[in-house]
Amino acid sequence: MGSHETKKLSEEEIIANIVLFLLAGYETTASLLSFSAYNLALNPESQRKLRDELRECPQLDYESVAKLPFLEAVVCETLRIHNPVTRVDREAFEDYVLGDTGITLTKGSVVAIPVHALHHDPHYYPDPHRFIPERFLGDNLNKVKPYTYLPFGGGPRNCIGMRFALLEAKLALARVLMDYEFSPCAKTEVPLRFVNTRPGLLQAVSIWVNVERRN
Ligand code: HEM
Repeated sequence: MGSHETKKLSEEEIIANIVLFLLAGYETTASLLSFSAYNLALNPESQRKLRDELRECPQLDYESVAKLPFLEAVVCETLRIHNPVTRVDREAFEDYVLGDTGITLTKGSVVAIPVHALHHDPHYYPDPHRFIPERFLGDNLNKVKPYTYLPFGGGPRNCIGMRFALLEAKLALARVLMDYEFSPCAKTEVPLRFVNTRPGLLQAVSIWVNVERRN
């Protein structure tokens, strides 16, 4: 398309985008917040550390939440263990030879990238089922190998809402944690069970935690 040409979205495309924004934009962030509450309830030391960091912060707003390293680490580690989107797909537009592997992807073949499996591979993440936010703190960040951490996918078609989702989730979590404490209750499932009727999305059968107001 030349730089002066314009393309209008058809009504169908507009509706498709609205549906995508509601599904992709709402449910994924809601899952992230539920899984964060669950992980913090089961890991009181991380919850205490995070609350200490938040207390040091004079004001919780757009500028400041982006600069809190432990909040970032808690969100990243939640997105590693409980990544709301478990798999991303790509389709070959043309025949493509994969380096010197001898494998040719023929035009039209679909490649599924198993994000959840990568995030739980002990080779990349030792003790992969343990919630350890410190994996995403300071120098440890350099140990995260490119393309082994893909909660928002990768490349030019990665998640368009990533920055917004991270900001929204961090602000919500920070505000709630200042006034409330998460802890396990009798109904808290360890480990969680997941429904298998929604391929590509991680949905727990149920997430229960105790939420108590702090003085
Ligand atoms: C924690 C929250 C979120 C997670 C974990 C998430 C995850 C993802 C993933 C894994 C993809 C596929 C990327 C790929 O194939 O490489 C994606 C695509 C997309 N996401 Fe998100 N997302 C989140 C929030 C949002 C929000 C808030 C919006 C909109 C406001 C959004 C809109 C989209 C759209 C439109 C796409 C398709 C992009 C394209 O095909 O070019 N997402 N998301």
